[in-house]
Amino acid sequence: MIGALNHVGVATPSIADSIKLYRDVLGATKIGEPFDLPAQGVKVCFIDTPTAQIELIEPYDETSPIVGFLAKNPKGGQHHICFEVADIHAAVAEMRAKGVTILGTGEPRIGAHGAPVVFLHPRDMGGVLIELMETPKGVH
Ligand SMILES: CC[C@H](C(=O)O)C(=O)SCCNC(=O)CCNC(=O)[C@H](O)C(C)(C)COP(=O)(O)OP(=O)(O)OC[C@H]1O[C@@H](n2cnc3c(N)ncnc32)[C@H](O)[C@@H]1OP(=O)(O)O
Ligand SMILES: [Co+2]
Repeated sequence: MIGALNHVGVATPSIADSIKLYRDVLGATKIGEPFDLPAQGVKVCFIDTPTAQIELIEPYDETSPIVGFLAKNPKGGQHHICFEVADIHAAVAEMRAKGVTILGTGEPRIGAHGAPVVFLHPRDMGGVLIELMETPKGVH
């Protein structure tokens, strides 16, 4: 079911500071413009690598779903990993049939790439927050 690793989500208290780290220390060259995603409670900035992206995420406001994570990890940290799937609804049905908890309402929502996503509960995923994202049409 899972396809390409699309991105690694990295929570940070400051996208601006994280951009300096990835650009000036790690030499990243393809750094997107940060943008707000209030519907998902985050500010986002994608950093491209040859095979996948780093998704820097900062709380949009105090109701952000990553506020709890940053309270436990004030300097930020690796937050989730996102795999692509061909059909998000089929993936949700398969996960539910296997007893995996889909977070939130359980229904796909539009994510930072403009494609539908769901999140699988870490307790069912070996302690890793997994995001599934439907491969945008016309890609690969
Ligand atoms: C969608 C836009 C964008 C995109 O790519 O398109 C993004 O990826 S935005 C990413 C931010 N959005 C989300 O993460 C949505 C899904 N996340 C959630 O619903 C919450 O963050 C949740 C439920 C995973 C955790 O919420 P919270 O931290 O408030 O609750 P707890 O502290 O009670 O945590 C419960 C339990 O889960 C463990 N946990 C929390 N976060 C993580 C994590 N990132 N990785 C692994 N485990 C995590 C936490 O330690 C608790 O474990 P327990 O054993 O019960 O103590
Ligand atoms: Co993500």
